Amino acid sequence: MTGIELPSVTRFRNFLKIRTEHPNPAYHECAEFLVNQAKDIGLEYNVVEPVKDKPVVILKLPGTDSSLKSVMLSCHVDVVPVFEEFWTYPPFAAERVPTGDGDFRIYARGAQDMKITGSMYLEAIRNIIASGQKLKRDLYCVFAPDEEIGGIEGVKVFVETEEFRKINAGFDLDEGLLGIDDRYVFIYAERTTTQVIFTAHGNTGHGSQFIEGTAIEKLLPVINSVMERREQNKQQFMSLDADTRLLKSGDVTSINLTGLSGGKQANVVPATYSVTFDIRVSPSDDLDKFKNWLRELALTNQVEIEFLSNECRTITNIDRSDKFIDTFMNSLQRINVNPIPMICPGATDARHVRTKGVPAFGFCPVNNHPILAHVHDEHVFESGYLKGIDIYTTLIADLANVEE
Ligand SMILES: CSCC[C@H](NC=O)C(=O)O
Ligand SMILES: [Zn+2]
Ligand SMILES: [Zn+2]
Repeated sequence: MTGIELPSVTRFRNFLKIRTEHPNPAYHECAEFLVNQAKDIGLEYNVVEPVKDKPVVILKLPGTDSSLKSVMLSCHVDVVPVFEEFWTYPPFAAERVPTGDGDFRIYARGAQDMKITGSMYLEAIRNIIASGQKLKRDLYCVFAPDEEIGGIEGVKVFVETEEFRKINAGFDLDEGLLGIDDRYVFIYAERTTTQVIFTAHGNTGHGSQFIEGTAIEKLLPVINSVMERREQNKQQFMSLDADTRLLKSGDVTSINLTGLSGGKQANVVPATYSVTFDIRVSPSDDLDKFKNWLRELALTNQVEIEFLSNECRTITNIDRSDKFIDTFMNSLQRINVNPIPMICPGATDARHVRTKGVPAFGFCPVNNHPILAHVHDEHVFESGYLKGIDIYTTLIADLANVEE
């Protein structure tokens, strides 16, 4: 690797410089950037807004037989906010910093999650076009907003549109986790996000008195029960051997207390108090049973319960009788990439696509890398990005050439 910056790296860095962090992501600027990429590469493009000011950018490389189901490559363009004071390099400058051994680190919010993946798709498509090969199936890249806040006004509504239906996707690739050692992983399912708020009402009064039947008194047994359950799940998690803990983290349900609110003044007993939990129910637990346990807990303790969303469970079966899945495995195996199946600990847009019956895998062809999504100093190694482009070049061409 030389110090001279490759155009593919410059384009990646330009994508990273667009400030698509919540709560005010620059979606229109980002859409313009992507449309310009499409023009430069020679792709068809269409920008749709299922929700106003939340553009979904659809890029298309037509195949030789558009009657066949297409291959869809998905990327969310939004990124999570930063705590800039904790960053060594400015989070939206996309600085390219030498490692000292010929490689570079590229620092930016979104470097891993997930602008690297969107950039690798586009660079792989450039390679495919440059090689002169014609793909059989239509190939689409879908750049979507709002994944980091649940995709409600992003992919969740997009999959209900005519534009999505017209894509006629047979297989979807979306974000995956980087490999922390020399292995790679792919995601075929996710834990179900089950965020819940318990709210209690009770007697109020002067903070100097022994007030009975307070909101907090009602809430405490609920908190204790949920935290006890958390402890059990944590034990289950810690009993996994260290080597596979990350790979298996989606197999265990996680619970975190993420909010406590109520109270107006220190000497007034609050009349209302609430607690929020972020719970991710593993496919290895019974989702309905788990939710009923939470409801029961609320009922017993006379507190209100509200689920912040009603997410279902979506799984893509790793079934080699599906031609795309078989090709995914074979294509990667041919280039000595043998990703390990994994349940994603968090939620991705792939879950919305799966609800439409489209098989979806999450895959990021970068390994030997610490996972830095949502953390300070998020970065990627340039060498990893370049190698990932090569892997995608093979994989995407093979997927789009899957025989009928
Ligand atoms: C639950 S909707 C938000 C989706 C988010 N995805 C990535 O971090 C997550 O928290 O998993
Ligand atoms: Zn992401
Ligand atoms: Zn994220």
